[in-house]
Amino acid sequence: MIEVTINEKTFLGFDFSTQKLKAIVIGEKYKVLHEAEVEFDVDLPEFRTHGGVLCGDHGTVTVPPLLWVKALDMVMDRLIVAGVDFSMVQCLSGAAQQHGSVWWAKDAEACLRQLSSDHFLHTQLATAFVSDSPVWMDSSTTEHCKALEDAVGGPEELARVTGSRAYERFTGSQVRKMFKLRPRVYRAAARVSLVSSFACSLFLGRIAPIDHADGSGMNLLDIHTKEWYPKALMACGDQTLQEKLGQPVPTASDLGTITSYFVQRYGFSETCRVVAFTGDNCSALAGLRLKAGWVGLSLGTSDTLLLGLQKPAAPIAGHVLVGPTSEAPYMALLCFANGSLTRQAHRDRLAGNSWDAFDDLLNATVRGNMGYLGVFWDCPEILPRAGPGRWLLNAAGKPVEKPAPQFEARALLEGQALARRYHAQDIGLQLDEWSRVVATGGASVNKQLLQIFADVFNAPVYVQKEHANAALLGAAVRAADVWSAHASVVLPGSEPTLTPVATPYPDSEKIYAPMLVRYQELANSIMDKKNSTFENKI
Ligand SMILES: Nc1ncnc2c1ncn2[C@@H]1O[C@H](COP(=O)(O)OP(=O)(O)O)[C@@H](O)[C@H]1O
Ligand SMILES: O=C(CO)[C@@H](O)[C@H](O)COP(=O)(O)O
Repeated sequence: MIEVTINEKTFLGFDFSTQKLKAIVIGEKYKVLHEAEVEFDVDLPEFRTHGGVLCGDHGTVTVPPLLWVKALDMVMDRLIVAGVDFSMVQCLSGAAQQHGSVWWAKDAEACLRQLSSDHFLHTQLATAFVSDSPVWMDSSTTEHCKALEDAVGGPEELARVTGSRAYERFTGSQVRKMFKLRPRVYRAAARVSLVSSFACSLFLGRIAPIDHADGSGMNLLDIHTKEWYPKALMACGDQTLQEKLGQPVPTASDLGTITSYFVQRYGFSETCRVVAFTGDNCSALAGLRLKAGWVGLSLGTSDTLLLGLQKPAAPIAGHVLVGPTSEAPYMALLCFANGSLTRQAHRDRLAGNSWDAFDDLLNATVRGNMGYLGVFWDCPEILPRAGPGRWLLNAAGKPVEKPAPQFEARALLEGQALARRYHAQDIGLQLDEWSRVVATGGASVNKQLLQIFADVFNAPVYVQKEHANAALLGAAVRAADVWSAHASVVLPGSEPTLTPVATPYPDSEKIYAPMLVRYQELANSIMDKKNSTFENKI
């Protein structure tokens, strides 16, 4: 039962994620009051996306930005149907998939300022973009990554300044690709936003600034000074790039009031504030409110591990971002491209369209999978940078040609969890008796998957009671937190309540510590063959 107190102040959050646009309304006690969502493939078939994206040649992955605009028109109508009284919304904020860039046409800002409330946004913004948006699944920019690293003095220097060596999906190399291969589009773009700041712009009625946390996923921001890094800007574009990007702002910035379009069309109060939008993983960190030593595990389209940090670092694998809140001045992020979509594809192949049938397969073999160990990279993997390809070894370390489905099913999930733990330890995660994994995202409802993570990490797994999607909840929570700080109002918002969902079995470390070593050997041997033809073992 939802308790709605009449005249309760409310806060609205959005998540423009890979596969869906989700919206949530919370009250003064931070309890969820209303929700709505739009699934891109299903609700907007005219854009012909698969998993929310369009795959092109040579690793190019894009989204037409008008899809996100149309999804916003739709989700607003669904919020009305859900019974939301927009006049009570004090403040809103949002999250979005990271790294993607939105290329605004010259007259887009004027168009945003003059939106007519009689019409949908998507009909008015049809000519606001000069290109489709390259998004985080794009792996087409390897040569641009190399050029960027060379220009600043090598990968270590780029990681020291920006928190990451160059990655294909990061915005810097994507901008460089546009600058070199489509110079007319680069020149035609008056402004370049991240997906988060683009989405925020729709509510502000002007182009919103990029926030420091999501801005750290570009390879263009100095995470120490929180200013653009001039050498990286010049390596990826020309002297106009700084102006196209605009001045970055702290993630907890109140950017002003909502544009009159939403006041007139949906009945928002003229005083409703808009807080800077940020990356979904940054928002998840804010929503989970992780304590020291806890690991956030976001199981969305990608799998990501999140850790709060007090100081910046210069990782050789993985990323350090400016943190989204004052409690987490910096954050570490490890992203694995083969997450939910890979799990889903193999579920369909091995068990039909049913997670229950997939569970039956998992139960048909034992923890440790009789020594079967697998790596399933259906799309190019980010950590490690390799693939696509699939490998399955038996207990003797020999490739298996035709494995029984239960061994494949467990090998897929155990292999994913082993990879997450191996790379987390590689950047300094220390697991001890106090460690906890806090899971969120679409796949965090899957108890079997969480049990495998608990066993492989030898740490209990929790989920947040309030909501299974911390990025979405984090968007509304950040709106409430920033609004209450500015208004000097104390909201009775409580600490998030965590529910234990999986506890490791006592013999877990005995089973999985040796498998961790075997995972490392398998990943290394695949990497050693990186430049030769990829062998598909199954
Ligand atoms: N019961 C389940 N078990 C495993 N995965 C699931 C389950 N339910 C949903 N998912 C996965 O969740 C994914 C979507 O997660 P979500 O967090 O909404 O993604 P995103 O935020 O990236 O759009 C889907 O790709 C689906 O495979
Ligand atoms: O590239 C990254 C993080 O670096 C991805 O995590 C994207 O931010 C997409 O998020 P999901 O849709 O998978 O939540």
